[in-house]
Amino acid sequence: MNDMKTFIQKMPKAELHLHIEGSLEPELMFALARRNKVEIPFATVEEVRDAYHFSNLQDFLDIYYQGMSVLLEEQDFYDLTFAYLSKMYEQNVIHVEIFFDPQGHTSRGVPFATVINGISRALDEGLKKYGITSKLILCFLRHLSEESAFETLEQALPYREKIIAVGLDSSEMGFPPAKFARVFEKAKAEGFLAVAHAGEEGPPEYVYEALDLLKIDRLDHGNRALENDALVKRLAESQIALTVCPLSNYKLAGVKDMRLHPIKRMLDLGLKATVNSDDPSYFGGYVNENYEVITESLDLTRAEILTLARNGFEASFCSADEKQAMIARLEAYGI
Ligand SMILES: Nc1ncnc2[nH]cnc12
Ligand SMILES: [Zn+2]
Repeated sequence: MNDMKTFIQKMPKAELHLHIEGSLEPELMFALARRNKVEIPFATVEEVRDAYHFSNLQDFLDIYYQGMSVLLEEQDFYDLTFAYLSKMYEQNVIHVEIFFDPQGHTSRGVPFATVINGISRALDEGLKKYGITSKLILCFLRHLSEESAFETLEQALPYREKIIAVGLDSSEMGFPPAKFARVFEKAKAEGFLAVAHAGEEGPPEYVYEALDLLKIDRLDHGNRALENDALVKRLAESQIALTVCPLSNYKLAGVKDMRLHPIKRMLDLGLKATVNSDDPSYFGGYVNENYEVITESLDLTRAEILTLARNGFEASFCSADEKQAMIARLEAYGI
C-alpha cells in the first residue's frame, strides 16, 4: 500500500465536490472564535473533534451550520479558503471547483459581498502562489424556501463572472429538487451551469428530478442511482459525471463498510465517477485520503486510480483546452 500511497500523493488531481465551509478545521474555528469574540460550545480542539460523530446527514449539518458561525469578516473567508488551497497544494491537487453556502451566512447578517470577496481573493492568491486553478459554485440550501433561493440568485448576479454554476445542498430527504425547478431555470437562463446533490440519502426519483427539472450538468453524490437500472443506463450513456465522496459516505453512514463502497461498481458500470472530499475537516480526510481509503478497501489498480483522476479533469467546468492540458499532465505522470 505504501507505494500506492505515494502514487496517489504525487498524481495530479482535481477536486469537484468541496464545501468550503466544510474545510474549517477546529484550530481555525477556535482562532476565528477568539478573533471575532464568538462563543462556541467547545473548550478545546479535542472536544470539537470528539463531537464529529454522525449517524446521518442531518446530524452532521447541525454541527456544520453551528461551526460556520465563527465566519464573519471578509478576512475570515479568505483565511478559510487559503488554508484549504495550501492543503491542496501539498496534495498535488491542481484544479478545484468549490461550493459555498451564502444563505448560511446572509441568514446571520453577513453580507453576500463579504463572503464572495473573501473567497475569491483567496482563489486569486491560490492561482498566483500555487498555480491552482479554480471555479466557484453557489449552492442553494434546500431546506430553505424557493423565495430565499431566488433572493440569493439576485444577490449573485453582480458577481456572475466569479461564479460558474449553481448547486443544491443541505438536508435531502423531504426536499426534492422539484422545489427549485424555477430557480434553476432562471439561473440557467442567466448563463450559470447547474449541479445538485441527489441520491446521497434521497431516492433515485430525486436524481431523475435533478436531471429532468434542474437540467444539471453534473451530479453530486448519486450513490442511490445504483438502485435503478434504467437510471444507471441513462447516466452511463450521457456520461454525466458523479462527484463521489467516499469518506463522507462512510461518516454519514450511507456506506457501513468501506469494502462495500460503490465507486468501483460505478466504474464497472461505465459511470463517470470522480473522487472528492465533501467536508474534509468533518469527515477526516482530504482528496488523497479519499483516494487511499477506496484503493485499500476495494483493491483498486493503478489504471482505475488514473481513470478516476482523468474523470475529475474531464468532468470539470474548464474549457476543452484547459482540460486537455490537465489530462496531458496526468498522462505524463501515469506512463
Ligand atoms: N454532504 C452534504 N450533503 C448535503 N449538504 C451538504 N452541505 C455540506 N455538506 C453536505
Ligand atoms: Zn456535498
